[in-house]
Amino acid sequence: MLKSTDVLWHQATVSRRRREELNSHRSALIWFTGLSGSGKSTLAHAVEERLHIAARRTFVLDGDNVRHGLCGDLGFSEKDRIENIRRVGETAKLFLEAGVITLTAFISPFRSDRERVRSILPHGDYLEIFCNCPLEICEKRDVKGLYKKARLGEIKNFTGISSPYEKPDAPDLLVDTYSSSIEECVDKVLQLLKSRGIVENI
Ligand SMILES: Nc1ncnc2c1ncn2[C@@H]1O[C@H](COP(=O)(O)OS(=O)(=O)O)[C@@H](OP(=O)(O)O)[C@H]1O
Ligand SMILES: Nc1ncnc2c1ncn2[C@@H]1O[C@H](COP(=O)(O)OP(=O)(O)O)[C@@H](O)[C@H]1O
Repeated sequence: MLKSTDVLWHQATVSRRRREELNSHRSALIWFTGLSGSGKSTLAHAVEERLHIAARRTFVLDGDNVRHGLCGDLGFSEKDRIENIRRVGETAKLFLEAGVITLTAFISPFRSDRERVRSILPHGDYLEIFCNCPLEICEKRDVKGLYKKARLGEIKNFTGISSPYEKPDAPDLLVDTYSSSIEECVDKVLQLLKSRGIVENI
């Protein structure tokens, strides 16, 4: 096996700072977390839409999609979820180096994994959005019919039912996706991005 001491970092001459200058905005990671059906994908893509039409460089990393490729070898055991979030965090870090405002939509049920992602990025680059929605409502929505299968025991380790979800203690933003409209939640996220100096005039 290759020892990490055998691998040396190659410093890019086109730095993150230069890419951000070219884009006329800084990059950041907008990390949506919450139960299945809580609205992570809906909000990540709706926020991206607003940023894109305002000429910001963006990309959404979505659990459903990433699990088809990069993390296609992983399941839903605790060990696999930890590895899933580790890979996504490292991928998001590369996107930030590329100058992109990156939005992620992963259940990311474990606090320690989310904190690890925060810790590998420069201070202030990780913004955690908690999609707060009671299990009963997520289950009623059952967007993909997975809750029904989980209740029937056809899916093991299902978050909220047979696998834990640790709520964020101090998210950068909490959106009540069960009582607020999608538009209201999007506006709150954009407000946060403005207040943190990530975007202006939007
Ligand atoms: N056992 C189990 N538990 C939870 N979710 C399950 C499971 N099996 C499949 N799915 C589908 O996979 C999506 C969650 O993948 P994530 O990569 O976001 O999960 S995690 O962050 O690693 O916990 C999740 O997508 P979302 O509904 O968008 O959250 C589900 O569609
Ligand atoms: N305020 C809201 N924010 C996000 N989604 C909402 C909201 N209100 C209702 N919804 C609905 O809830 C569902 C959320 O599904 P989805 O975005 O796939 O969740 P997740 O990615 O967390 O699994 C969608 O059908 C969406 O239209």
